[in-house]
Amino acid sequence: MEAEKYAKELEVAVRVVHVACALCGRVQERLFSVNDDHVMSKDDDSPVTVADLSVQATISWLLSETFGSQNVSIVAEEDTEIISKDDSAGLLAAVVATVNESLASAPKYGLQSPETTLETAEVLKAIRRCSSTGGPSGRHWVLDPVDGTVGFVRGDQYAVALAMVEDGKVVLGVLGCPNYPVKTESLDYHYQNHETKSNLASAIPEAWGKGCVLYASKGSGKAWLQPLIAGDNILEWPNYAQLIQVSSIDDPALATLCEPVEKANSNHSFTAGLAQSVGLRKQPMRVHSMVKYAAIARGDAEIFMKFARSGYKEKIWDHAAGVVIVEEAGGVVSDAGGRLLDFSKGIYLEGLDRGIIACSGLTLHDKLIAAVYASWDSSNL
Ligand SMILES: Nc1ncnc2c1ncn2[C@@H]1O[C@H](COP(=O)(O)OS(=O)(=O)O)[C@@H](OP(=O)(O)O)[C@H]1O
Ligand SMILES: [Mg+2]
Repeated sequence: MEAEKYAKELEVAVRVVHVACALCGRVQERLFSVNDDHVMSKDDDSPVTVADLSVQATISWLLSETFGSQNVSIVAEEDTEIISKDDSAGLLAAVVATVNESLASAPKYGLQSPETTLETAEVLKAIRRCSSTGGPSGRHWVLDPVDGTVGFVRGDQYAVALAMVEDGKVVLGVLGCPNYPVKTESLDYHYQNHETKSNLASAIPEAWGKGCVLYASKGSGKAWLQPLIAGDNILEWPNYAQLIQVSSIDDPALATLCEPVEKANSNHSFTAGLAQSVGLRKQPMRVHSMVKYAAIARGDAEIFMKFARSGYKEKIWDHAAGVVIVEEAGGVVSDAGGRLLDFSKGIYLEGLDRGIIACSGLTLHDKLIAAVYASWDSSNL
């Protein structure tokens, strides 16, 4: 079976995403832990840069070590430009330290650590190795080390997204969501009571962290959720994995729309118009990052829409992992013309028709696609 063909790759991908989530959690904690008032300014992008580059280096090193660097092609968001400048020695040192700290913890997640700490040159090499541009043939890992950078610096939702594309099709996807609680009731609590979210910890069993990892293999018809592990716990496969499914709600009046937080990333008034025309009644849930795909896959929302300004080209790493997880959990994802997203054309989702619509089922999806056709000409997108 197709899904079993990738069992080893999927398990390794899930384990490396756990390592990456722990890394991001540590960096984010440092950002928010100093005397409660944030010593680092939220406009200072260095913590997110450290997390981004360190995750990319760590995942690149672990995948290459496990599968052999000659077999590993990685398409990822970051390059080394920002740490190659004369004044960025401090940033580079922080990345090297963070990568070594994370790789030292790899055995806890069932992965190999390096025999000796990595030198700066090896860390840079691991980051630069991720410069593949994908394409229609061969096997390519697709990585967004920190998706939802705005959410990350706000101490809010962000994701680590890793997928594998083979011959232009996404064959597996893993989404690490470090701030997305395992329990749905906790999620509601989280969204409604932002400032008190630290109380969440008490609601979750001790062995479980406050976040989760979702994953799926194409064609398996199954999508899974594991809790992040906390403290000194060790990741023992399958680590409490539970099956997840999309919501069964198909009545627009009961459905929840999930969309980007930032107006700059998606046209909120256009999606509000679509929502109204199909009969949605609830307030949209605005969430940073691919956690939106996770929310659909887990059944916490029924619809995800993103309509970027015209001229913006969506990147494959912002969608690959989320799409396969939603599809295997029972959902539907397409562009606004109803066509499947094309991951075979390099780093962009070439040919994407206007926007992205992901739904828990066909009933809602068909209604939204029809609504796009009905309202597009009068929109000014
Ligand atoms: N102008 C514009 N239009 C549309 N999309 C853009 C745009 N600029 C960036 N991006 C990409 O959107 C990713 C963040 O999307 P989100 O849905 O997480 O946005 S939001 O923070 O909730 O508003 C974001 O991913 P990250 O860079 O990983 O955060 C970008 O890849
Ligand atoms: Mg992204």
